[in-house]
Amino acid sequence: MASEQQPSGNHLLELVDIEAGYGRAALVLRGLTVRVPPARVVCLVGPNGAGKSTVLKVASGMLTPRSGRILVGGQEATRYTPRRMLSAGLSHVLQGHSVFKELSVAENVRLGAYTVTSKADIAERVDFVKNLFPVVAERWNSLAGALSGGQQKQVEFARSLMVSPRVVLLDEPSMGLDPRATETVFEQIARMRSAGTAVLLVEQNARRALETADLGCVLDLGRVHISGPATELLADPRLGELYLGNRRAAPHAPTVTD
Ligand SMILES: Nc1ncnc2c1ncn2[C@@H]1O[C@H](COP(=O)(O)OP(=O)(O)OP(=O)(O)O)[C@@H](O)[C@H]1O
Repeated sequence: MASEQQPSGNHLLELVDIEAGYGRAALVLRGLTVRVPPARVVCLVGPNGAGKSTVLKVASGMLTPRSGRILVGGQEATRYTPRRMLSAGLSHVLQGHSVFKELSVAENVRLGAYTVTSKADIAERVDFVKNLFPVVAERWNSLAGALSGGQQKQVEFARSLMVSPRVVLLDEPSMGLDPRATETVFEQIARMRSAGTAVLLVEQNARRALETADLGCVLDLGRVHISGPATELLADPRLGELYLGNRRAAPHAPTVTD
């Protein structure tokens, strides 16, 4: 059986034994291994500063690891630039809002296709994302700045899918959204998976993210502390109190019969 630190070959994205940090500062990721299978949602949860966003930066080529390996579709991609990672099939939706508010929804979405040269391919992808995100189709000619935060997030998702990525990296997609918009965002993530796209998701909203995800990894101090099927993590008492807001019953909690 392949060890944890060996490339497995059955995954779209593999980050194996990664060490990474910023400049001369101390390491942020300290031997982290994360794997994303085809058409699955993998969710990274953990405390502030654990290194979740840094994992996505390494995966998209924004930050070169000091050691370890990155494989995309089983191919070596460790020192790829962001442009080459995009061409290899990894699309990164950054934290916060990144739509160009003074451009139309159509212009924002088409910007995602800047590496695609075939007009026929672009037209086919436009149909695909309009079908996947009804709001994008309905507001196609509106100024992006006139859309709500949740609607703008869907424009970002649509833009990220214009290159037909194999894996979409989503950094805190529900940040700053109200509960209803948050719910829509998680529904759209599930729809991306149904359409065949794998997702590596970083979320503060750990419970809702794990409810959507197939697999989860709990990061702590730059390593994967606990990992497994998302349903198992949701039931894991080690996560309950820390990340999921579960309360442990008081030892002598009064009952109705008391
Ligand atoms: N551009 C940067 N330059 C220097 N240090 C950074 C940079 N970005 C992040 N860090 C540091 O790396 C560590 C991990 O940050 P990261 O954003 O990956 O954590 P996170 O788990 O995503 O946290 P949060 O949940 O708060 O977003 C933190 O100590 C942070 O200060």
